Amino acid sequence: MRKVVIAGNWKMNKTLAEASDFMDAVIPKAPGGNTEAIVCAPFVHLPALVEKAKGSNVKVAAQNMHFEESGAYTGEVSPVMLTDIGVTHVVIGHSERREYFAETDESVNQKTKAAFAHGLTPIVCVGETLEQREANETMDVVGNQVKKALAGLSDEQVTQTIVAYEPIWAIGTGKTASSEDANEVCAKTRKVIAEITSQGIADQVVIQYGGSVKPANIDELLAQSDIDGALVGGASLEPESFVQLVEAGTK
Ligand SMILES: O=C[C@H](O)COP(=O)(O)O
Repeated sequence: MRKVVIAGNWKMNKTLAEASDFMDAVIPKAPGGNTEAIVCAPFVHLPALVEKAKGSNVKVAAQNMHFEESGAYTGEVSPVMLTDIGVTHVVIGHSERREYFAETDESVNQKTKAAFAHGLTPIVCVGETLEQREANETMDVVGNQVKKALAGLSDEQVTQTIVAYEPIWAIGTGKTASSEDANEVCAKTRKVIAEITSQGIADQVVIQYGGSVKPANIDELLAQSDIDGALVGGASLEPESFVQLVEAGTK
């Protein structure tokens, strides 16, 4: 049975005090078991959050990383630095990185491989624009992103990869994809993974949905056959809301 992974992506939000207060409120209520709670925070907060999360059911993720171990890459953070401070997961290829910071399918693949090389679990983001959806290109786009992101990984690494389907037109807009539409893309994404590995491997992959997920709609999304969790932005910023999202994964 696949675990349920609820990840809160804070994006560029919170002071250190707010981040610490968030963890103090969430950690006592994180259920554990088959539901995994992940906080994806800005780099500056990661050491403090990792310290707070020690011994708890909450994992800490970075929101990006470089694929090189070190070098002349001003402003970047390497996988070595993340594992050195105890980070366990890393979001790769978020649509905002693709849009604003020239992230490509090729760099997503390099970063995904580098994550595994350093013992980090990647949360690989894929998703289409509204124009691509309206042109019926969703699965061409998402399928291509998935294939390129996972290229060169071992079967074991594929099973460990978390894929986050985030239709770009649903991010931060309040327009959540219908659970049926979201599940259709997640199911077809699993089919693509089966084509490049095997059905047995694909059936183990955690596929999240992201895009205006909130406590009011997460139950319906998690009830779908091929949605194994959520990557949540706005609704993950408040502790009470994030706890409700994680608790939905235990139902
Ligand atoms: O990483 C999270 C996604 O971008 C979704 O953000 P949102 O929940 O604010 O729509």
